[in-house]
This record gives sequence, C-alpha cells and structure tokens, in this order.
Amino acid sequence: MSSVHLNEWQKRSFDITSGTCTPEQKADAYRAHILDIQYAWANSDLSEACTGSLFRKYTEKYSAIIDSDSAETGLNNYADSILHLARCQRNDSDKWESSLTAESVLKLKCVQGMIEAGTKSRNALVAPADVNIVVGDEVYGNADDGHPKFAGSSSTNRPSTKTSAIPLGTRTGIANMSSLFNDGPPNTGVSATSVFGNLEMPGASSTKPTIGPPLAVSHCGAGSSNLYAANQPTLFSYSNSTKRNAFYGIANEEDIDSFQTHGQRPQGCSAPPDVRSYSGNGRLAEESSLTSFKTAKEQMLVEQQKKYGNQPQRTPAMSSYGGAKKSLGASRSRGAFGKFVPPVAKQDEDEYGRMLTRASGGPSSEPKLPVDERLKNFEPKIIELIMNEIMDHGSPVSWDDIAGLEFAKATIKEIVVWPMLRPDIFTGLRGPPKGILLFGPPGTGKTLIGKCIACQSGATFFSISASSLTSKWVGEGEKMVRALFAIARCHQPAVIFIDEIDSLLSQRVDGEHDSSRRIKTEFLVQLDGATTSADDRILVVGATNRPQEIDEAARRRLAKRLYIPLPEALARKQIVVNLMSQENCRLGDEELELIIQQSEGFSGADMTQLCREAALGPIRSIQITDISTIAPDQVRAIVYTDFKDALQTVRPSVSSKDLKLYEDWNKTFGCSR
Ligand SMILES: Nc1ncnc2c1ncn2[C@@H]1O[C@H](COP(=O)(O)OP(=O)(O)OP(=O)(O)O)[C@@H](O)[C@H]1O
Ligand SMILES: [Mg+2]
Repeated sequence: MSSVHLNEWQKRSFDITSGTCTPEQKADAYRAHILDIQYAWANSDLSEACTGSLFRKYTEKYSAIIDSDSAETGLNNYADSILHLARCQRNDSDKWESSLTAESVLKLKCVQGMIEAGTKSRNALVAPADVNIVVGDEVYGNADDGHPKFAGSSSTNRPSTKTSAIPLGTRTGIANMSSLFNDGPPNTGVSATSVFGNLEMPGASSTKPTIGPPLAVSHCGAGSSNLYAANQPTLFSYSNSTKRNAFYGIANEEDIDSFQTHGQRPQGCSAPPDVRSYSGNGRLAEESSLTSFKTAKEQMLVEQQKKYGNQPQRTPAMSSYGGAKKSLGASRSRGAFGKFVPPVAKQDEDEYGRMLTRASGGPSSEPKLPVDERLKNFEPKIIELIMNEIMDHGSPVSWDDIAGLEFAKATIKEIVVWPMLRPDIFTGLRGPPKGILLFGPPGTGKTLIGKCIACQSGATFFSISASSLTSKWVGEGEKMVRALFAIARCHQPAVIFIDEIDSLLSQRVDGEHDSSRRIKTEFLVQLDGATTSADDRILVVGATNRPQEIDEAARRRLAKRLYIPLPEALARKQIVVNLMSQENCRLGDEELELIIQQSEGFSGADMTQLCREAALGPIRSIQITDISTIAPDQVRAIVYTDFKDALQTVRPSVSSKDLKLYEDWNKTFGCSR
C-alpha cells in the first residue's frame, strides 16, 4: 500500500483501539479498511491470498459491530437510526401511477396465458391458494368463438377430505362476465370486462338446471374459506343457494353474500373476482393464490374467522362491494341500531314499579300495588326523569337561616309542617290549602323558603323548574305534569315546589302555542285536585317575582299568596350578623346600626352581596407581593370601613317603583296582614 494509505490505516487502527470510538465510528473505520483492501487489491498492491485474509478479518470485525444488538458495542443493524434514514429518503410514491390500463392488462403474459389456457386446458383457470378445485376430465373450454367456457359432462372427483359437489354450468347457464361487473367497485381501475375480455362464466344464469359434472372442492379450513371469499377470482357459480352454501361449507355466510352485487346481477350467478388485485399491483389473483403470501387484510380475515368461528363477520371491504341483499335488517342487530331499546318494555315496567316502591322508602317486598298500578300508565322514561332529576335533596336549611319574614314563616309552618305532623287534626275545614304562592321582589328568600320546606317538612319534596315540565315533544309536557302529580301521590305527604312559576302558569293569551296551553290546563286540573282524592296530602308551592303575570285560574288555586317583602332593618341586621359570625369581623353595635341604616331598600340577596364585598376588603389591603406568602390568620379582621367601601359599589337591586307594584298586588291578592 502507498504510504498515504498506510498512514490513514494506522490512524484508524489507533482510533479503534483507543477505546474512545463509538460503535458507529468503529464500523465506519472497519468499512474504510475493507474499501482500502479492495482498492489495494484492485491496484494489485495486495496479493490475492493477503486480500482474502485481510478481507475476512475486517469483514468479521465490521459485521460483529453491525450485527450486535448490544447497546454499548453494537449497532443492531442500524435499528435505531434506520427510521431516521428512511425519513430522509425522498419518497415519490404519491406521484406513482399504475401503468396498468385496460389494454396493458390484457397484454400481460399471465392474462394471455390464462385466457389461452381457458380455451385449451381444463385445469388452467382457477387454482386458488386455499381451495383445490378439480375439474372432471370432461370439462374443458369451448374455443369455437375464442372465449373460454366450461362445458360439463360426467366426471370423477378427486378424493378430498372435505368436498362439496358443485355442478358446473353448461353453456346455456353461462353469463357474460362483462355484464356481471358493470356494477363492480369503482376503485378497480380496470373493468372486469377488460380483464377478462368476453370471458364467460359458467352457471351465472341459473334458470336452467346445470347438468355439468360436479366440481370437487376441498376446503383447507375456516380461515381458508374466508380467504377464498375475499380473493377468489371465482370463475364458476352455483345454481342455487343451497349448493352455494354447500360450496362454502363452514364459510361465513355474510362473506358469501357480500359477493352479491347490486342491481342487475342475477342471484346465483358467479361471485366476482377481487378485481382490486389486478389493478393494485398488477398481479393476478390467480398468481397470488398460488403462493402462500397473504395480504394484511387476508390475514385479518383469517384471524377473525379463527376468533369468531362461524359467527357472521361483516368486513368493510366486502360490504363495500356487495352485500346489498342482506344489508336491510341484517345489520340491525349491530351498528347504529344495535343499542336500540324499545322505550316501553313490559318487564321494565315491573322494574319501575319496584324501583318506585323502593324509592318511597319501603322495602322492595312491601306491597304497594295500587300505587304501582297507577304509575304503570306512564312511560318509564318520564317517571325516571321525575324520580331522578326532580326530587331534590339539597343542603339543609333551617327556619333560623331565613332572616325576618316572621309572618310568612309562621303561615308556612301552619300550612305545611303541622298538617304533615297531625293529619288527623287538620281535616275538613281545617284541611290545608293545596297551593301556596310566594311572591315578592327578587332576592328576598322565596327559593330559600322552598329549600327550608324541603328540609323541615318531612315531606317528599319535588323541586322542579318550569323548563323541566315543558318539552319540545308535543304532548310530553302534559304527560310530565300528570306523571309528576301521580308520583307525588305515591309519595305522600309531598310538596311540589315550582320556582319561577310564572313561566309555567302565565296568563293564557291568544296565539299562544297549543302545547304550552295544554300544559297549563293540565297543571290547573291537577292543582285543583280534580283527579286527586280529598285525602291526598300534596302541597304545591309556587314562587315568583312576577305575580301579576300569573293566570287568574292559577292564582285562585294557589290560595295562600304570601308576600315575601324586602327584609326590614332587623332582618338585614340578622343577615349581616349570621354571615359575619363565620368570619373574622370586628364591628361595634353602632357601626352595625350604621350599616343597617345605609342598606335601606336592600334585598336579602343584596345584603349577602354587601357582606361578600366587605369580606374582600382585608384581602385588598394586602400587598400583592405578600398575597402568596401570607398566613390566613395574618389577614386582618373585617371592619366598618370595609362595609363603607362595599356600600359604594353594592346598590339595591329593587327599585321603589317595582316595590310599589308588589305592594299593590299584595293588597289586591295577597294573604298577608
Ligand atoms: N330572608 C333572608 N334571610 C337570609 N338570607 C336571605 C334572605 N333572603 C335572601 N337571602 C339571601 O339571598 C339569596 C337569594 O335568595 P333567594 O334565591 O331565596 O331569592 P328569591 O326570592 O328566590 O329571588 P328570585 O325571585 O330572584 O328568585 C339567598 O341564597 C340568601 O343568601
Ligand atoms: Mg328564586
């Protein structure tokens, strides 16, 4: 070798042995050695014997690094970087276009051979990978018109472990293949006509009985039959479905049906070949079937068949091609309709009965047949809706939590609590009214009273909003109302609290939508107790801040109309004291009085808002930088100035004009003294 080469060689050898080289560098160095050896040999610098010896030595060293999967010393055939390399490669596959055309396919040697063989040889046409088809000796093509055909006569079958006899069609039972594929998949790119020319298929038109010899078919297993269904360029057909099924044996019936093409193709005609295999890679299915190669789809089908046995499996590729015949109804058991459940199932009704009985607190064995009977007239979904979504179990509220409103509280206790406790005393004229209307300005505690009734009355409490009773489905709203009262009757004593009742029972006007009018009417009927017995202990409590909008019929039925006014000074004081008792607050009596004076005209909600705002005062006085580190007990107490600041921003939400309206309505329709 030249001195230059030797120097380089020595340098590389030194690097390799120094121990600082990475496997990649070592591999490169050895590869360079090998190239040098080849180069020297080519220049006759090395003898053949020496070249062979060196070449072997360094190739072994090189391979030891390349093939080793050791992370420290090997490259594992560049496994880690191979993808990176691949990514760097230019890839023009998206620009690739198949060179196959209708003409070029016909010119393919294999196609030519097949057509030729079809005319001359009885065995040349179909030899799928997994199905051995033996055609009797007498079967051969009739080449009088140049088109391959099967002609049948008597034959002997080759013995097979699992055979099905399939008669071949005579010429009269042969359909033109081109007509069979006019409805074929558009993605084939090559029409079947062009693939096969005017190749005629036997038995496609099966109106006449086939008289040909039986075709012995040997199945290689479940998977193979499925594979067959997927790829078979089936150039024969079956005269009826029984025979067809006999042919497929244990093959999946849906797969078979997927061969049924749309439209004109007559039932019982031959299954189409998988034309995609012609257009996709230019290789005939016949050829592929002769090898053991399986595409991923084929393998999947085999796996599915193994997994699910004979259960019908719908395969997308197939259904996209055929399957029109069975798609109606057959697919109902799965897919979008698979989960459909009829809304009213007989057994479900009984289950609802039991559920309702359980929900009412009694053991499931407790006989409550009359109750359940009445609810059976309602759709379970409506009952479920009311049971699950309307029954309210909110956070506990006591009467003391409601500041002021002494008269309203006393009246409600009289109407709701006592009769519930002593139904035997509150009978006849002393019987409680069936409806209460709580009306007043916003934020005065009407909803709060409803919650308190829920907690304190001991009755089953239904808290519903008008929107949950109205439905976009015509007729559903009335059913909801009826179901609500029916369920309430099953759970007596019961309180039905309807917040914002004005939206449900607003005055009926001309041009109003029919469904909302019907809901109102139904509600009034139920409210009137027309359908309830006198002993029913159901109370309807409505709350509204728009009493003037309530229908006069509804107003009459809500006999106790209680005005829930703005809180008086004492009530406002109680709200502040209640809320501040949970906080670090230092307010003198005088300061408290000042706050109460300055909050004249505030509603209960406004007072709550004032306290919230004041509570933020100490936080606002903390430096922003200290906020993240300050301990909670270091935050200063809430003081009068915080309230003074809060009063600058919190204003009363009820105007004196609005207040006048409520007072007038109260004077006209209210029950307050
Ligand atoms: N009398 C009260 N005592 C204590 N807190 C009250 C009182 N009134 C109102 N509040 C406070 O105001 C909040 C709002 O009250 P609530 O929701 O009961 O008002 P409302 O009368 O139903 O108003 P709207 O008519 O707007 O529905 C309550 O959660 C409560 O914190
Ligand atoms: Mg309310």
